Amino acid sequence: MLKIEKMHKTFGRGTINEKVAIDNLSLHLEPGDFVTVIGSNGAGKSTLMNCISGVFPTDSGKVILDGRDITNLPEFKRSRMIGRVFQDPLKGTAFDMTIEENLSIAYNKNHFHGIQAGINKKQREIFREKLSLLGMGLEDRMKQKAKLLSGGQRQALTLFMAVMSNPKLLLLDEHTAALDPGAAAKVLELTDYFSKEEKLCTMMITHNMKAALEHGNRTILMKEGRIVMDVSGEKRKEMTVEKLIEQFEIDNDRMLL
Ligand SMILES: Nc1ncnc2c1ncn2[C@@H]1O[C@H](COP(=O)(O)OP(=O)(O)OP(=O)(O)O)[C@@H](O)[C@H]1O
Repeated sequence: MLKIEKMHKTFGRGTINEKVAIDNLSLHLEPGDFVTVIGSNGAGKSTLMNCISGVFPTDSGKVILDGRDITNLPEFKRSRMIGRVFQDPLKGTAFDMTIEENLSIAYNKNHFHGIQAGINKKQREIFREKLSLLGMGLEDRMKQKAKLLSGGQRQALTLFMAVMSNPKLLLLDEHTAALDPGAAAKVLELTDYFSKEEKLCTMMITHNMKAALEHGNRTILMKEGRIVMDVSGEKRKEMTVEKLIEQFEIDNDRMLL
């Protein structure tokens, strides 16, 4: 589903701040793969997602999504195929719009071309039914503004909106890091549910190494812009947080055990 071929990204080339953030990185993801991405601060995790989603151009290499070469496609066009959820719960929703208006934006993104006026009865029913899957009672609050939701509820809604637009790839950049433990667990549970139910190709950056090994079907560890570990199947089942620290000398104040 996603093929990254020999991606390279250097910031500040030719200056004293020159930094190789992605170093000749290749990665292939199958449809339905849910890959967790770990690594110390500055390892290149967010840059990788930024280069996949077109926030930054790459110096060289290719990004192929579902058979289409998107390397030179602008970010706004890639966003039709790539859903992204960030750490900050305030980023993903329009705070002064209602829950159903927010959902309508996500829904219309891939169901219609052009602007749709209002929300019709059928759409409202779809939103209601789908929102009930979150188990947060949001289906009874559809006319409330998003700003009234808690951080966890907003992040669940953001995740849901990202999935609703039917992306080929879902990028989660520490999307539970700013939530309290209960809300983080709930959003992770929903992440598992959506990736399985929708057979979504998913990449999730996390500083929680335990969560990285427990969620998804594959874990990659980045160091200095390269993938230094890529485990799945039996190898992954045998991997523990202790082994990770021992084998890969992970030093990171933010890394959670
Ligand atoms: N826009 C930018 N301009 C200059 N340098 C950048 C930019 N974005 C990232 N970098 C640098 O590229 C390197 C990789 O950064 P990146 O944010 O991808 O790391 P990360 O693994 O996501 O780290 P963290 O876990 O701290 O978020 C770092 O040295 C960072 O300072």
